[in-house]
Amino acid sequence: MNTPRARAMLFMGRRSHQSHAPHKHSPPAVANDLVISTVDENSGIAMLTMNRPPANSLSLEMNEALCYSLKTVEANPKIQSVILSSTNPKIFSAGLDITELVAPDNDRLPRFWNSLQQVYIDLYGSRLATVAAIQGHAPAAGCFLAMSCDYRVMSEGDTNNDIKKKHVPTIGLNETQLGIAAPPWMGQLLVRTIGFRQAELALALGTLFPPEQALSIGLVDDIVPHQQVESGDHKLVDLLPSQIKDQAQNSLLQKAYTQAQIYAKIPPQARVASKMVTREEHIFRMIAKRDEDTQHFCGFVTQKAVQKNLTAYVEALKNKSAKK
Ligand SMILES: CC/C=C\C/C=C\C/C=C\CC/C=C/CC(=O)SCCNC(=O)CCNC(=O)[C@H](O)C(C)(C)COP(=O)(O)OP(=O)(O)OC[C@H]1O[C@@H](n2cnc3c(N)ncnc32)[C@H](O)[C@@H]1OP(=O)(O)O
Repeated sequence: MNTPRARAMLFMGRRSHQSHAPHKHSPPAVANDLVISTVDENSGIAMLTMNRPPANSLSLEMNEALCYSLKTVEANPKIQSVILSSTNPKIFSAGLDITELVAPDNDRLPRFWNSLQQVYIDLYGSRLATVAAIQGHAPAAGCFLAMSCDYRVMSEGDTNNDIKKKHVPTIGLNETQLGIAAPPWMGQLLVRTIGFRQAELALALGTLFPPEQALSIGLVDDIVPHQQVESGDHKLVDLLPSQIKDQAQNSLLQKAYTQAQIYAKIPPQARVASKMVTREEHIFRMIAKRDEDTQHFCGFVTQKAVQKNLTAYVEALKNKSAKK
């Protein structure tokens, strides 16, 4: 598996590990709704906007849509950078769709986990430069999506004095707070991003970091104030569908676009080769343990005690939402 050809295929955007392929070449039926794809060949920049209300949580279908959309953009040789964003101004992604984990279907559960593993392989190993524009909360697998990108820009949130308008997004791997543990490859991604000791603390405590703290530990690379700019000064704005055009005129997407431009100007062969240096070993280690990881996950999640915790957590989420 870890041959030069397999490595090249992985980073040239072709799947080198076919047995778990969650999708064929035809699009998943709802891919276009779940992930809105905008492509600007002139600048070499594309944007994938997650669009699964209410929280962009990752279901089997959402994972497949993400992989499909990324592969489709990757197949366009004129595109060098992609921005990953959300239609929801307050939530980047709420992580795994917890309803996939509660009282799960025996056939669907391993397929669901495989689809998440595939997101990791495709996104972390993408030939494209990937920039996460994190406008809202990014807990657990939402943080994982961001960490799989090359660069993370986060909005400071709306620090309005009016408590009703105030919104400060957070990011982190909070799994332990749900009574579950992040899988090893996801936990290792945190170690690789923020360093051993910070990750050890954050994983054990399930810490969710507000933007300034996330910046100070290196979980995000930049933070920007929550504000509208006069007008989007890039071509991508003109191409965006109406439901996300407004968002393109905020400072977060402007910053993400600028970073995507910087990446797009680096000679792609050199950029991709340098990405392989830091990422390929991690990806191949996960692929080698993929089946074991799936069995571990299914065994862990279906334990009685874990089911009890997850059921209580989903109830609490629904009650919180109902009280609003
Ligand atoms: C020894 C072990 C070794 C190895 C282990 C092997 C395997 C590991 C096993 C398991 C690993 C599993 C890995 C899990 C990673 C995950 O991603 S778990 C998911 C974690 N996500 C969360 O905890 C986030 C939960 N959501 C929130 O905290 C808030 O919703 C959020 C802060 C994101 C936004 O808050 P707010 O704006 O106030 O919105 P609401 O809370 O009102 O939510 C709006 C509606 O969205 C629904 N919703 C929210 N999150 C989820 C979700 N993750 N899944 C499904 N649905 C979600 C919420 O219910 C509301 O819906 P409603 O309005 O009621 O219809």
